[in-house]
Amino acid sequence: MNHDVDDVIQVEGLRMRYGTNDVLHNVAFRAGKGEVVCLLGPNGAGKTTTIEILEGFRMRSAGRVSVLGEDPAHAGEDWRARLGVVLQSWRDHGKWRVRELLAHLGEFYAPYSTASIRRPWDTDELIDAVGLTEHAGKKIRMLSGGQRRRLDVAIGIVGRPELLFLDEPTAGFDPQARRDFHDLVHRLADDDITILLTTHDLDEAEKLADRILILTGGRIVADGSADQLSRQISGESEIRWTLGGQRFVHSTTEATKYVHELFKQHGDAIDDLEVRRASLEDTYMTLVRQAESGGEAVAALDFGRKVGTR
Ligand SMILES: Nc1ncnc2c1ncn2[C@@H]1O[C@H](COP(=O)(O)OP(=O)(O)OP(=O)(O)O)[C@@H](O)[C@H]1O
Repeated sequence: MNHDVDDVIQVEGLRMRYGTNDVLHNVAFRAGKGEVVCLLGPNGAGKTTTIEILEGFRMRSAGRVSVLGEDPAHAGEDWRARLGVVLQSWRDHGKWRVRELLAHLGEFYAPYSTASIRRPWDTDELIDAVGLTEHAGKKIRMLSGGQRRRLDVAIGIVGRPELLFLDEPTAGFDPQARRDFHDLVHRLADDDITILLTTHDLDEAEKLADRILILTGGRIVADGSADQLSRQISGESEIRWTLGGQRFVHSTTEATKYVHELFKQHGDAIDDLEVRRASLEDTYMTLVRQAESGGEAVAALDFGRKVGTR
């Protein structure tokens, strides 16, 4: 295993078998300090299994796993206190009030405070960070679905984790709550918290992730930034523009150079310029289909080449 001191997660040769069913085949990846890594993949790909192994909730069949420097299969409570987990909604304790519950849960982390990380998070600061200040005195059963999800996030980070697992964190959020949550994730990452999240929302993955892992059929088929993945699939960008009322389209691997030439030739006569690289959705669909069919790399996505008149 490559022992980078800043690696918070190191996984190598990870295999998982349920009975006779192999669901993870030789999975390998890493995550560095303060990195936001997004695990994408179709239903049944093995995301939950992978995350549960990293959290120490599931025993792996084979492979090497190190999380915060320890093997999750044998790590103790002091290790667990350094992790944050946001899974499903917090359904118990409906009669508890938001501030009360967070203060109570926070107490469990106090013994794990260190010189550099003061645990738990100050309750009111935490409530403010997740945008629940107005609801701090409310009973949990009185919260809306989105507010409850914010509470889930607060519960996950109350112990000031060094590594945070988020399972579909924004399911049920309205657009504003989603944006606020994305800001919060960026702030946590700025504080050097490593975040591993699963989502089926590719737009969210593109906005949040420093690195994207695509898992399908128990294998990692892609590992890189959204940009790197799109380049892996198609080196070409599509450029569209309007000139003299006519719409044009051109695909090229050198978009900047092409646009520069275009302006050099036509100057201000160029209108409605758009440059589009393959979206993460294009990339994701291509990689997953490719892996499922066991096929070779698809050279380029079909961008279409219709040229119309305005
Ligand atoms: N406890 C179990 N016993 C047997 N098979 C299991 C068990 N848990 C999961 N599996 C199987 O392992 C495979 C991977 O499941 P997993 O839940 O890890 O997928 P996932 O990527 O999280 O899917 P989703 O997006 O639907 O949540 C599936 O084929 C599933 O049926």
